[in-house]
Amino acid sequence: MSTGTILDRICDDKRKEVALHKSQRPIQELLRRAQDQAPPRGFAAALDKKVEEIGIGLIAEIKKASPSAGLIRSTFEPAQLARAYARAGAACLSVLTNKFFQGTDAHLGEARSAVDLPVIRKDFVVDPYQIVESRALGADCILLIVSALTDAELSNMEDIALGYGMDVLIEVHDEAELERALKLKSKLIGVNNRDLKIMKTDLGTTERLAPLIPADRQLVCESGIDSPADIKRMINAGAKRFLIGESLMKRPDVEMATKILLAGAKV
Ligand SMILES: O=P(O)(O)OC[C@@H](O)[C@@H](O)c1c[nH]c2ccccc12
Repeated sequence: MSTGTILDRICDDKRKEVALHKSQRPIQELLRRAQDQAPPRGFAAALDKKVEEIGIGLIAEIKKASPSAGLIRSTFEPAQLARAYARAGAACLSVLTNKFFQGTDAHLGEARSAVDLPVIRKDFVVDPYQIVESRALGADCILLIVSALTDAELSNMEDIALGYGMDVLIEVHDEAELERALKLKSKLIGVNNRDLKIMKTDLGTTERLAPLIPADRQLVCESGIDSPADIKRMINAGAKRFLIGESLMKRPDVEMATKILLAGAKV
């Protein structure tokens, strides 16, 4: 299955990691831990609320590094960053737990317990085991990447997540993937402006796909938003919900950067 793209590499690595985790932490133990968690904080609901209040729902991402950018932030303290994002008016948090992004599972708990915002576990889900694992870590939402999964895998894993009361963000980056996403139940459709196969970013992706998303689904515009002008361009394309990481993480004062971006969106 490996055709050598970065996405393939990360997913292949993930399968090995999941096999290891399964041998170390049997599913029964994880199921118990997932059961012991407080119920999920409503992720989609928090986005809706901010859209109503300030016109824009921001999922602010906590990301130390990425395959495309390398090291983004050297001083990296998830709890502190979570508080900065919350003060600035983010609706939700996204926390990378993947090692290709220098993320760890611990980062999720550190960020989530510092604030009361809902948190999406940002990782590459290739096995239902990871859904239970995400809930056991406290995640309120998970990401399913359409290009990495079959239709059967998508709907099975979506069902498990919904069964836990979590929300699911379904990620697409072209028309064919969107068509597959619309066969699922989840309302949150993430349009990734970054093509994970070639790591190129193009805001034209959202402009192309936004008109194809039915009114009963919610578009989340993901990746490559660097300035208030970019946000305005995406608002003009119909976006109200955003997932933004790198451009906020690379600023020393994350709270200020987030406030500036959100204020710019209103003008
Ligand atoms: O840092 P950016 O360009 O603002 O992008 C954030 C987010 O969209 C990006 O991290 C992302 C979107 N989908 C993903 C899937 C896996 C890992 C990362 C991602």
